[in-house]
Amino acid sequence: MGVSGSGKSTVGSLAARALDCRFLEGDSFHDPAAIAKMQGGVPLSDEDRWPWLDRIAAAAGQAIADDGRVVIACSALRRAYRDRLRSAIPGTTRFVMLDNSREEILQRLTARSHEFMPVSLLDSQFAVLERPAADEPATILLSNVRPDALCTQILGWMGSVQSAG
Ligand SMILES: Nc1ncnc2c1ncn2[C@@H]1O[C@H](COP(=O)(O)OP(=O)(O)O)[C@@H](O)[C@H]1O
Ligand SMILES: O=C(O)[C@H](O)[C@@H](O)[C@H](O)[C@H](O)COP(=O)(O)O
Repeated sequence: MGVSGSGKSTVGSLAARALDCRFLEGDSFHDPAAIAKMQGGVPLSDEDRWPWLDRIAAAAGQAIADDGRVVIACSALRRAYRDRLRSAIPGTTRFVMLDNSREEILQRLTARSHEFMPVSLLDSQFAVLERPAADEPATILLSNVRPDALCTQILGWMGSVQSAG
């Protein structure tokens, strides 16, 4: 999870490969109206996001039924969105927030081309972002190191929380 450009797709796909499971790209679950809205420079509302989160959760449930686990890249900016995912996805859902400064992310987004997400929406993403609280099953990683190093940190964190029970 994290704002647009925080590295979710890059790091999530690496983690899925390392965990030998499917990777779900949250971007692929938006409906055409939501895509048009973002393309037009308008941030999504809660009402736009609930059905999107439900579609992601349904796909995750299917992947878990098939393979036992799944990695998802999803902005999941607000706690309510994460709670919705947790209640709809079977088993234990854990969140990794990729954190970085607005300046660094802006630089990365400016260098990246995206099918529908304009760089101009970055500030709205930071405005909505609620960092995971201490009572959420989550960790926050500073994404100022290479993607493979972040992947190693994620696997290490998952191993430590699993063995802690
Ligand atoms: N740890 C990293 N270090 C440097 N660049 C990164 C890192 N993670 C991602 N990037 C780059 O930043 C841009 C945004 O990453 P991306 O994975 O598309 O983010 P998101 O899926 O969160 O929108 C991409 O161009 C990607 O190559
Ligand atoms: O909740 C939202 O506002 C969107 O999901 C948004 O957060 C997401 O960032 C876009 O789909 C672009 O995708 P990237 O996050 O991969 O740039």
